Amino acid sequence: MLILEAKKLNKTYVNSQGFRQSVLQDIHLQIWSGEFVAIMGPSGSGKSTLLYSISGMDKISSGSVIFEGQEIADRSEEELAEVRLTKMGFIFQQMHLLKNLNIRDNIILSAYRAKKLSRNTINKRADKLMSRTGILSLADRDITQVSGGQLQRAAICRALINEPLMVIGDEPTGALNSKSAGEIMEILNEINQEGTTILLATHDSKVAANAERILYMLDGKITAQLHLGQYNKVNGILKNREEQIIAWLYQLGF
Ligand SMILES: Nc1ncnc2c1ncn2[C@@H]1O[C@H](COP(=O)(O)OP(=O)(O)OP(=O)(O)O)[C@@H](O)[C@H]1O
Repeated sequence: MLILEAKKLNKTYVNSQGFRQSVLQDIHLQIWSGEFVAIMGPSGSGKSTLLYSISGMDKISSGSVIFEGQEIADRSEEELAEVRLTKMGFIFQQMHLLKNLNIRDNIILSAYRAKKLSRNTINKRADKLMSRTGILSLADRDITQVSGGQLQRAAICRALINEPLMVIGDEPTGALNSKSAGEIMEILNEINQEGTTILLATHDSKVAANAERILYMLDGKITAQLHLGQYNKVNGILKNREEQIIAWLYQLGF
């Protein structure tokens, strides 16, 4: 089943001098429920804009984005906010954690806003996520008292607290060293195996090696894709997949 489909998606920015810059051009994208897809491509090719556009955070200039069978543009702002809160989990470059809340409260806030679970269930879920990502002992710390990597783990917990259907990430391991990045990717792999769809933009072929399909963006278009098949921790060797990606990117001139 398709969870997300973009058809003829275009996004144009107009700068202060009135110049138009076409950032996404006739994008066709299909993401199947349960898939793990990575988007790669040069800086400025439109990866982040695509993620913002398909989640309805950025208005598209033309075309269509369908999430769970319904056109994003047909939803009201409130409906869209509800979809983003309960069905999508975001791990973005600007993590937008709130400065006046501690780590735990940042993580549980969106679960309270969703009003679907009891306080007890939310706290248990948050504890489990923090424990899984290794930040449980930091739960009561202010967000100014932890490292960038720990903050990123908190952002990941926050993205997962409402058990979204789909996790959308923009360089989700960007602030982490390679060991921590590997641990986060293991968690994302686990939730993917539990059925959560994952779509990530990344420059890191180690991160992309976890995905079953990789899309290449260039100048606002998806110009190539690589099918790696699902990564199976037992049989799969991440290093081989990473080498396959590096060779593919090299062929593409990246
Ligand atoms: N709000 C904006 N107004 C005008 N132009 C923008 C805006 N946001 C992004 N752009 C432009 O759109 C293009 C695509 O940017 P985008 O951030 O999507 O690229 P990216 O592939 O995610 O890059 P990176 O890998 O560096 O994060 C760039 O040329 C950028 O300058």
